[in-house]
Amino acid sequence: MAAMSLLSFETPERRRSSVNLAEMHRKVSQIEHDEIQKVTSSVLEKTNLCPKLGIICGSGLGGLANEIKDPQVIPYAEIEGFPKCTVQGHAGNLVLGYLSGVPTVCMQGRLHFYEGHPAWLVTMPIRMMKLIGVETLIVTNAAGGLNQDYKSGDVMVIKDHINMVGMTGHHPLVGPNDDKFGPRFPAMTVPYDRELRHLALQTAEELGFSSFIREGVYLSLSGPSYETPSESIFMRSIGADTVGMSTAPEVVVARHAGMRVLGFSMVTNVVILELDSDAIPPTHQEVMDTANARAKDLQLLVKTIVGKLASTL
Ligand SMILES: O=P(O)(O)O[C@H]1O[C@H](CO)[C@@H](O)[C@H]1O
Ligand SMILES: Nc1nc2[nH]cnc2c(=O)[nH]1
Repeated sequence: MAAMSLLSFETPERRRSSVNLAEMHRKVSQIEHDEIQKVTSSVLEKTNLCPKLGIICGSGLGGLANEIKDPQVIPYAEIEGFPKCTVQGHAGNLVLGYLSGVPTVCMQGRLHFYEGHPAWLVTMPIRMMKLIGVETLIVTNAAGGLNQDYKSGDVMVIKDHINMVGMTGHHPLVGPNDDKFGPRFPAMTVPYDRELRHLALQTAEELGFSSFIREGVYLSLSGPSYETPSESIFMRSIGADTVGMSTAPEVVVARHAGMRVLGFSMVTNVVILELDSDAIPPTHQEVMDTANARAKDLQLLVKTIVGKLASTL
């Protein structure tokens, strides 16, 4: 009886639609593959550098790219298939050169889901980096401090993340798995490399940055609205210290491809947990101003860490 009723659901129309779904998946996966190849070829046509390190600059943190020696600046608009940056504080350049002697490719500006790109396209540059030889990735972001002990201008070494945008189904690895990059079911047990985190904290201490260095958990939302107080209370209660609209999807794709990852959250504003608060609400201008004010310290920290890693990369 149960089998009968199941069979009765299998109408020719349904069979056709499941074939169409498979066909659609195949096409989407082919588009992804073609786009990544196109972008990678377009970058390789413009440079002879073989980068070992990749960097992604967060909102207002693009100054890190200016630390790169012998820079070759390629605007995203000149890379075939590369989407434009539409967010203020994200210049939209790929900068290739040497950071502390290490051949590096730096994204001076990132792509965000809220700009209208699907999750796989937001993270496409990570796969391009992998294809051109990058094995270690440093990600930075501007974020709200959910942890009320945090102050604006604090820099948090990311020890873990909550990929909430992924948990709601907008996961960059959804769709047919590309085995060339990594497995169907990648583990995310240690997304942020333990040794690199230790090195970051130790280097921060040596530089005299202990008063504003933290270590904690970053939570990714889709944005673009900032969170309500109740959403913020919820996110804090599940263990998040900072919240933003990027990073976790990039890190998932990097880890899927076997890259080592180090991440920093710049706390640009303290998140309001109180309902009907008279506190000044967050703005993107505040985010950029705070990021700019602390950017030099983060640049020095990253440069020093990379210098220490140089012989191993
Ligand atoms: O994560 P990054 O790109 O640093 O930027 C953060 O700042 C912007 C909001 O002010 C959002 O894009 C948020 O994600
Ligand atoms: N979601 C979110 N993203 C941010 N980016 C910088 N600050 C914030 C914030 O408070 N919330």
